[in-house]
Amino acid sequence: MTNKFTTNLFSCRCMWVNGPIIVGAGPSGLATAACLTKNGVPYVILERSNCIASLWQKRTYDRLKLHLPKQFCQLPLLPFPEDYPEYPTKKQFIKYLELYRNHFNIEPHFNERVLSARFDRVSGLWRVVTSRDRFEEVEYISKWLVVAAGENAECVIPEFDGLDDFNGNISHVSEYKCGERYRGEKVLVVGCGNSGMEICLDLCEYNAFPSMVVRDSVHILPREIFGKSTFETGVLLMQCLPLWLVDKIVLFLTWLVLGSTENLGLKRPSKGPFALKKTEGRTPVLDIGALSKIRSGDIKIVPAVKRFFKNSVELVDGRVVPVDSVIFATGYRTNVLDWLQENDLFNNQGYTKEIVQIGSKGNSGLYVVGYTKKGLSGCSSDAIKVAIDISREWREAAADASMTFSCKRRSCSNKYI
Ligand SMILES: Cc1cc2nc3c(=O)[nH]c(=O)nc-3n(C[C@H](O)[C@H](O)[C@H](O)COP(=O)(O)OP(=O)(O)OC[C@H]3O[C@@H](n4cnc5c(N)ncnc54)[C@H](O)[C@@H]3O)c2cc1C
Ligand SMILES: NC(=O)C1=CN([C@@H]2O[C@H](COP(=O)(O)OP(=O)(O)OC[C@H]3O[C@@H](n4cnc5c(N)ncnc54)[C@H](OP(=O)(O)O)[C@@H]3O)[C@@H](O)[C@H]2O)C=CC1
Ligand SMILES: O=C(O)C(=O)Cc1c[nH]c2ccccc12
Repeated sequence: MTNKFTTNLFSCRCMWVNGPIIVGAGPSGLATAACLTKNGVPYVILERSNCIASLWQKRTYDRLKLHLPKQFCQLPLLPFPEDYPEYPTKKQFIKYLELYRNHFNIEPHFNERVLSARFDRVSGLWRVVTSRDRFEEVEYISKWLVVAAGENAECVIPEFDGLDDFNGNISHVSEYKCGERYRGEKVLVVGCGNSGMEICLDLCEYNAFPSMVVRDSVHILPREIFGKSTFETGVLLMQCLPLWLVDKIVLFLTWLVLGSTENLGLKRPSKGPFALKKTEGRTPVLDIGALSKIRSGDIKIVPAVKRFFKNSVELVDGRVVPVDSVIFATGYRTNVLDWLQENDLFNNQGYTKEIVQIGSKGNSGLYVVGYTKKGLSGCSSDAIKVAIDISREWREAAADASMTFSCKRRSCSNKYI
């Protein structure tokens, strides 16, 4: 898909890309590539891993399923296969992404981690440096840069007093596959988002003893209310009602289905679940069984951690509880601020300034896809908009270039006639 020339200058290879450079071959990068292909625009995708959708293939647990109905998770231009269930498994989702990649003939440059990207004002071009297979540096040059490296690019493990002295196993949830190795262990799971909740449930199924840290508050909703997806119900209500009312209705329906959860140590935030998602990007937990294990006492809820000891942890309520292993389900962060120099799109946490913004177009041909905290549907809608905009600019640039070329030829021939 590339129109490129490769030179060997000062041992750094340099490549001109006749179209945008896309960073990341996850759902956002793949969707952008597909939409560009539909418009006849070439591109290069740079991916640090050796496969597409590395988050899904390498950094998620075995039992994971999409937690929104499939129509909210498919990428543009190619729907899920018809026989897929309402909530595809991780395996099915990955298979779909492979189909998608083959269908649109997407060939990412694997094992190329972007180290830096800077806009060169003199030439008006983006200069993107990667390390290829960790040995060789390559510089890509283009008029357009699409950042699609993901909101979940790096794991977050907060600092805690005494953690270095803790003798048991410490890991991040992105390394968790299943509870087999934790059989019979007392496991402290720090964090109560969708990941923390679901691995606690998994740990119970492997006869481990999980305690989950809820440091503040959490919205837990049933995945479905009376047979209909809670997310879908919220989205439908939002089309005709204000957000605060949607939240009230969803919380009332949740109470009918789940009953009160406050008495279990799961205090609800003062903002409603959809308002919180919209304003702060915090995703409510969609329950698929952890709540009943919390009720039965198989999953214990504990307050924030004060400090770790060799084989135990002290909680803020003063209790010291024995712990064999700790799993941090404390979320992820973007990595754009580590490599993207000078930009007017990301704030200092690495998110776009307005998280409601879709298909953000910055200055200097800079675009971002998948940073609006709207899950896969956000990735798709961003990709469509970004591809339309780039395609228009690319055609204009192509027309300019052919004009310049024909003018030069004319002036040339004038000279020699
Ligand atoms: C466990 C889990 C479950 C989820 N489930 C759902 C769900 O059911 N529904 C939903 O809507 N959303 C879900 N999400 C949200 C998730 O963000 C999206 O599913 C989706 O993966 C986002 O796609 P992306 O392409 O933007 O980012 P990613 O999938 O993270 O892809 C980004 C790619 O960029 C690459 N990359 C990063 N940095 C660099 C670099 N410097 N150089 C080169 N390449 C780089 C990464 O290796 C990666 O392959 C889930 C997230 C997690 C963590
Ligand atoms: N398809 C599916 O079923 C799944 C989807 N996902 C999605 O993946 C994304 C990431 O989810 P997840 O991995 O759960 O991460 P989240 O960022 O959603 O949750 C992180 C959790 O860690 C807590 N936390 C952070 N720092 C600390 C600390 N110092 N002490 C105690 N607790 C702390 C947070 O608490 P606080 O809220 O107080 O900050 C929060 O409960 C989300 O968008 C989620 O919806 C994840 C798993 C499954
Ligand atoms: O799972 C994610 O990361 C999502 O962002 C999906 C999502 C977007 N909006 C929501 C509102 C309620 C529950 C999940 C989501």
